[in-house]
Amino acid sequence: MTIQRRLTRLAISNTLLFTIVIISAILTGGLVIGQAWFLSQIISRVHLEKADLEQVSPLLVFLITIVIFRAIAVFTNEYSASILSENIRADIREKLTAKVLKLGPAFISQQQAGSLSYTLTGAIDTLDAYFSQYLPQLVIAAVLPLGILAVVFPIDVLSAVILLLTAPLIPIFMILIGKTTETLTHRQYQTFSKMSGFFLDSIRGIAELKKLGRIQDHAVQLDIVSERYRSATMNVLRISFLSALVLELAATLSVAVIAVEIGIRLLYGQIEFQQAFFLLVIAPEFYLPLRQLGARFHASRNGVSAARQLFTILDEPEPRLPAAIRKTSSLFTLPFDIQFEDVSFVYPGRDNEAVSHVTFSIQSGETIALVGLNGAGKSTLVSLFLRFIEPQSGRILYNNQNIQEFSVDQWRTGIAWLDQRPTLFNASIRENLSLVQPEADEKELLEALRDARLDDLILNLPQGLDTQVGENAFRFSGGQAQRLGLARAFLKNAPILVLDEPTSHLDALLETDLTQSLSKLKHNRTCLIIAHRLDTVRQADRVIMLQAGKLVCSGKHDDLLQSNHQYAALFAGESKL
Ligand SMILES: Nc1ncnc2c1ncn2[C@@H]1O[C@H](COP(=O)(O)OP(=O)(O)OP(=O)(O)O)[C@@H](O)[C@H]1O
Repeated sequence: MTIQRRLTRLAISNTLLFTIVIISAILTGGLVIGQAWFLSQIISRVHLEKADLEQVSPLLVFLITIVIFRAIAVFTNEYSASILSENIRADIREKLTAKVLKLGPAFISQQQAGSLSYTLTGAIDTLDAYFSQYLPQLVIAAVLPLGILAVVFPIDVLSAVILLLTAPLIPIFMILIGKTTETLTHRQYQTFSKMSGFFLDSIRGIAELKKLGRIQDHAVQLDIVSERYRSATMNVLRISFLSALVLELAATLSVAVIAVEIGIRLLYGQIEFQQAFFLLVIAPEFYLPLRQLGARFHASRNGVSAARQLFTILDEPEPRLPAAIRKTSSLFTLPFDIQFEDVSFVYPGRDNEAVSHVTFSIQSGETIALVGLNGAGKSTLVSLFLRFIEPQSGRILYNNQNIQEFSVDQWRTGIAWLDQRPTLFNASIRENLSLVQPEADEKELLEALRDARLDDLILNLPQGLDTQVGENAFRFSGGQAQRLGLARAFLKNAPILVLDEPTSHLDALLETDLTQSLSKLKHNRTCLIIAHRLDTVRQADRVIMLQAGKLVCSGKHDDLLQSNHQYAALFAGESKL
């Protein structure tokens, strides 16, 4: 289905509003004809029959009534179209957000952050011109000229034939120019989207760029990206002005042909004055909706380009849902055992398996350390465990039951996940903590902060737990943010801990501090850790080494050092992985 058809279907699904838009558009058209008719009647009476005000006053009343009704119809049309547009955009925004949340981190990590955030916010608003301007105008352009033709034919066949022959000129030019517009606006949309991404990356990486002394080079890059967008916009504007000129010219010439034809016939007495006047008034009204359609067509193209991107996300296949969801409240009762059985996963668009035929087990209470070089597949394995993605082959079993038989939410309630750099939202510390345990009371929050060794810092802040974290946690150092993540994990108090060990942000003192908190968190829990520190690997009950997605070896660190040369090579001279 074409994008336009999908957009139109969205409009039609708002049946009531769409019907009001159409009816008010048709009414506007009908009233335009009536207005021209009464106007020509009045002028003709006054001009030819020398009628006075009293004689034409009934006609004047009709004319004024029509003008008032026309204003009401135009207002209703525009107002209902803008509500229609608002409803559709809100609906798309809701669906899109739900979809992105369903697709999860695996999908988001493949997208450029700035571009995705523009798609979810600004891009949706560019659809406004399509729904509130172009679509209603399309209805008017389809209805009004036909209505005028139907009225003009019985009055004057020659003028009707000229209208009929010249009318297609405008849509033909529109289609010809429209094809180029489509490509250009899509290019403009893409450059804008890339520019948004580039700007977001630049703002995020500004400290890094300064440290590396690359600000100047980056500023040049910014110039290039902005220039590309400027040039793409100029191309769109050029074609849009050219189109306006051509359509205006076609309409003006067509009206001129009718005016000359009518003028000559009036001169030779072949047509009545009132008819001639009516035709002269109605002719520009015949072309006006088509001309306006051309202008609104250009205004709507950005939205159509955005829609292409929006529909691509909405059509993205969702992670496979379990066939049957078994409701078990007793998930993760001790002891349990989790098995990865020949699990493989390939990211969309990739040839190589990120995780390839991996088999291993986790017993409750065990600490497993995952090790391997960059790109070995550690994070993918963790994503599979957390069910951000589902295996394309193989199974993950919990006490011999495929975990797909449990709902994702049910599965995750038993797992606390601690990322390298926990995401903190632009809200208060209390709200950031309560995310994992909404019903937690003040005492539990403070206890979690104490376990994460953050209580001193936070309780000394003037607003305590109600202190705002700030956008992107800018008010917190990397280490503090990690400890807030830890506090969340303590608060969740889940039997399984999945941890991507921090590799940065830490000075020696903080590292010791954090390690102590982490040890407390790991105590009595089943842990799956992407390990970056030798101590963690040494202390783990079992180490699993991955290489190019495959499990190379598993066992105790000291044994593997002796028995596996790939493992020994990974650790040769390393204190951090
Ligand atoms: N979202 C993604 N889309 C496409 N390919 C991906 C994605 N995430 C990871 N990959 C690829 O999958 C493979 C495994 O990556 P993964 O991130 O699991 O490795 P890793 O061992 O965690 O690496 P690191 O230590 O650098 O975090 C790599 O080849 C990587 O390029």
